[in-house]
Amino acid sequence: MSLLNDLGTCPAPTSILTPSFPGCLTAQPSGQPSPVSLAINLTASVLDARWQTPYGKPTNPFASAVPEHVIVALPYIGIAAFVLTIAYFTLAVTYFSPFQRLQRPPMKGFWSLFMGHLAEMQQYEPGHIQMDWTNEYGGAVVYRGLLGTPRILLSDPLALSYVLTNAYNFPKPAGARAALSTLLGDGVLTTEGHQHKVQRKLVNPTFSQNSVRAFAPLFHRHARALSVVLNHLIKAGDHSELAPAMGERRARMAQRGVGPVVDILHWTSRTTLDVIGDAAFSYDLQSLKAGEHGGGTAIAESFQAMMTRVGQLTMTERAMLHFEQFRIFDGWRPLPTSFNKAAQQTQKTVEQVAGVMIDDEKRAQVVDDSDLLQKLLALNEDPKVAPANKLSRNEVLGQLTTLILAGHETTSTALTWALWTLAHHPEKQTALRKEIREHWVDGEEDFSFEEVHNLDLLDRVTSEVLRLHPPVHSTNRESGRKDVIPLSKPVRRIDGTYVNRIAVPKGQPIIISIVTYNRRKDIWGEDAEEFNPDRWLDLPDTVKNNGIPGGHLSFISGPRNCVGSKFALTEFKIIISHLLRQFEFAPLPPDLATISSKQVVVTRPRVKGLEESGTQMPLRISRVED
Ligand code: HEM
Repeated sequence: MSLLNDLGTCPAPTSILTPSFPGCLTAQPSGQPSPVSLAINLTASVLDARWQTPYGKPTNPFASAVPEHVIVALPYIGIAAFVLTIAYFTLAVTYFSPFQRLQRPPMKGFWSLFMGHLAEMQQYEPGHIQMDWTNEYGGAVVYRGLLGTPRILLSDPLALSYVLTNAYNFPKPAGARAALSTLLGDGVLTTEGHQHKVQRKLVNPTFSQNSVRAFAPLFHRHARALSVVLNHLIKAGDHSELAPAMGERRARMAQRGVGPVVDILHWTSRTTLDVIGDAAFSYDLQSLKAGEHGGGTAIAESFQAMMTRVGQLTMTERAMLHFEQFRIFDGWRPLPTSFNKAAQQTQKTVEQVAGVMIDDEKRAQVVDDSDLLQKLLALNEDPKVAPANKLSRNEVLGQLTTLILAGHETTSTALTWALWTLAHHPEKQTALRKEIREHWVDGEEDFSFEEVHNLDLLDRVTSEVLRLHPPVHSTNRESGRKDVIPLSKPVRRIDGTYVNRIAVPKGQPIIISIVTYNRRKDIWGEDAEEFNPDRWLDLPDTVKNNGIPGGHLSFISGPRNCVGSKFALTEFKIIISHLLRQFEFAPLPPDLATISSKQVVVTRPRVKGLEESGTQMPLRISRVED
C-alpha cells in the first residue's frame, strides 16, 4: 500500500530519460495514478537507476520503496523469466501434446529446445531426413517446429487422400498464403474456401484437354528456339554462355578436354518462362534471347532476378519467412530489404505489363481465345456467370502472376532432373531417342498432342522422373477443424501399441510430403530409390487404387491439385523430344561437378563447392550425328 502511495506522487523531472512522469498526465480523478502510469513510472525509475545521465548521478525517486539491488536485478529477472517461459512452453508441448504417445524422432542438441527439428532438417537435402523418419516411424510422423510445436508429416496414402480430397477442411496455413500472395497476388494458388472455388471454376476450363492440345505448336516453337540457341553456342564453342555459373572450373574442364558443357537449368528455365508468357498472355518475354545476349523484357528480368534472390536468402530472411509462415511475425514486408524489393518489383512489373493487357482485352471485348488470359476473360465476361462468381481485375492479374511462377519453374526443374537422370542412364537415353526418332521423322511435321502422348517409353520416363524428382517436394496444410485422419497402415505408439487413425486439433500444421510418398519402399518396392521407367508397365497393388490417382503425388490430388498438369506434361514431353532428338547428354566427372539439391521454392540442383554461384545443372552436351 505504501508503495502504491509512493508511486502515486508526481516527482519533478530528474533526467532527460524522465523529463516528466507521464503517469501524472494519466492520473485518475481520485488522484490515484492509473495502472499504466504505475508501469511507466516504475520503468522510468529502473532506467534512471541503471544509466548515468548527463545531469550527473541518477536519482531514483522510489529508492526508498524499491531497494537498489532489486532494481539492478530486474532486467536479469526479466530475461530469466523469458527463458523459463519458453522452456516451460517447449516442455509442455513436447510432453503434453495430443500426439505424445506416438513414437517420434528424438530432438537433438540445445537448439532443438527452441527450433524443434528444424535446425536438424536444414542440414539435409530436401526430403532426406523425412524419408529416414518415415522408414523408422511410418506414414505419419510427428516432429517439432519452432518452440516445439508439433507438426505431422504425412506420406500414408489413405491419410494423404483424406486430407487432399477434403481440401477445404485442410486449408493452406494463413501465414504461408500471406507470404505467397505478396509475390503472386490473389490467384488460385493462394486463395482459400469460397474464393478459391470460384476462381478454380473459371480457371479449370482454360486448362482443358482441348485447350492444351491447341498449345502443342507453341511448345514446339519454343523448343525449337532452344535447340537453335544450343546448336549455335556449341558450334561457336562459347562455353561461357552455355554454362555461365561454372566460372573458373571452365578452365579445368578445358584442360581435361571435357567437351561443351551446358547448364541445362539455365536454358530450360528461360525456355519455359517464354512458353508461359506466350501461352498465358501472348507476350514475348524474350528470356531465351536474354540468356544469350543480355537484355530481355522487364518481366523476364524481374522474375529471373527474384528467383536468383530466393536462392540466396540470408539466414535472417529465411527466419523471417519462417516466422511469417507460422504467423509468429508477419510485419517485415514493408521493410526495404533487397528481397522485399525484388518481390515488390516483380509484382509491379507484371502489373504494369499485364494490367494494361487486361484492360485492352476487356475494351476489345475479347475477340479470340488463343491464350489463357483471353480464355479466362471470355469466361469471366460470360453473361451466364453470376456477378458474385466473376473475378475482379486484381484476381485476374493474380492468376497471371501465379501462372508465370507456378508454370515455369516447376516444368524447367522437371526437365533438368530428367536430363540429369538420362545422362546417368545412357542406355535409356538411347532407347528414348530411338523411340522419338522413329515416330517423328526429320522433315515431317511436328508431332501432335496425341502423338506425343502415345510414345510409351517417353510416358514412362516422364512419370518416373516426376516420381523420383518431384519439383515441389512438400506442401503445407493445417486442419480447419478438429478431425480424425485415417491411416492405411497403423503407426506405433511409445508403449508399443498401434493406432490406425490420428485425432488432430483445429489448426494442426500438416506437411504433405510428396517426395516421401513417391519414394516409399513399402509402396513402390525395394527399388523405389532407383530410376526404373519399366515399373510403370505394371505398378504394384500398393500403388494401384490406394486413393492417389495417377500413381505419383507430384501434382498432388483433390480439388487443389495442379491445374496445369496436362499443360506441363505436354510441354515437358515436347521439349525433351526436341532436345534428345538432336543432342546427347552425359554427366561431368564427379571432381568437376557433383550435384546436390536445394529447396528454392522448387527443388533445384547445385554443384558442390560452387553453392555461391546459385542453382545450376552442368551436363556435357554433344550433337547426335544423323
Ligand atoms: C512439372 C510441372 C509441375 C509440377 C510438378 C507442379 C506441381 C504442383 C503442385 C504440387 C501443386 C500444389 C501446390 C500446393 O498445394 O501447395 C500445384 C499447384 C498449381 N499448379 Fe502446378 N505444377 C507443375 C506445372 C504447372 C504449370 C505448367 C502450371 C500452369 C501453367 C501450373 C499451375 C498451377 C496452379 C495454378 C496451381 C494452384 C492450384 C490450386 O491451388 O488450385 N503448374 N502444382
